[in-house]
Amino acid sequence: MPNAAKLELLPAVDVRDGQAVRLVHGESGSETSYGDPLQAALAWQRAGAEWLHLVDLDAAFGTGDNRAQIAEVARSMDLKVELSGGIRDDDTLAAALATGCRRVNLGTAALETPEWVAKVIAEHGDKIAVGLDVRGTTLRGRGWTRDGGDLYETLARLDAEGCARYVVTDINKDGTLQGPNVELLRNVCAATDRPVVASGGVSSLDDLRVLASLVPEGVEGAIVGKALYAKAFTLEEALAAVS
Ligand SMILES: O=C(O)c1ccccc1NCC(=O)[C@H](O)[C@H](O)COP(=O)(O)O
Repeated sequence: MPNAAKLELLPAVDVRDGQAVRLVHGESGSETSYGDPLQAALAWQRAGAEWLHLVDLDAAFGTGDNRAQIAEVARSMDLKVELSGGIRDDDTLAAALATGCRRVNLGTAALETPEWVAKVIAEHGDKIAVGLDVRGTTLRGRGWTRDGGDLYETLARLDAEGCARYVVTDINKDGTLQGPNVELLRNVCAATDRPVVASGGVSSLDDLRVLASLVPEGVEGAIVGKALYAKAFTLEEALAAVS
């Protein structure tokens, strides 16, 4: 019998002003710094990660970018990279894809330039994921600072346009170590037949086991940031917990 699909884990490296950081609720100014992003990414790779979730926070917030450094990290990895932050037009998409990343995550663009997003979904297929970053059921764009419409209306539109996958973040949970929003994830999975990557709030191996139990409902993966940097558990332990 084939093995049941296991939850994919994506350790996060969020880059602000050249440093690997974690924010609380994604708020600019709430950074805790964890040093060199390349060293952080290499540490997750050595620990057995198959994926890396790599975010340019300055590009997301519109406070500059870390494009050269992000490209260096992505190119140095043997694992699969999901790239996020400030990818909003042909130029930023081309630069992101040129790093050799496996897929990119579009956020603000899906809210503000839906025609462009429909076009690039048609062109690039599953290299494009859309980040659905929400407070309640209201989407947030521009580094999570501006309201961007209703979650389920946007999801229905993106489904119709052929979006391959969603990265779903409850901003109220992000960076807080309070556990993922399981109800939100189940509701999104019920509303779409596309895979969902859960993001924000993972605090323990039990949280990961709960997310792994949602694989049959459509949760494909889990992004883990703060818990790894705060050493709540090791990546090796996390990978063993969901294997
Ligand atoms: O991904 C983005 O574009 C982004 C934009 C603005 C603020 C934060 C953003 N991403 C944060 C992440 O992807 C986190 O790494 C991830 O949600 C992990 O959260 P946690 O495990 O709670 O630290």
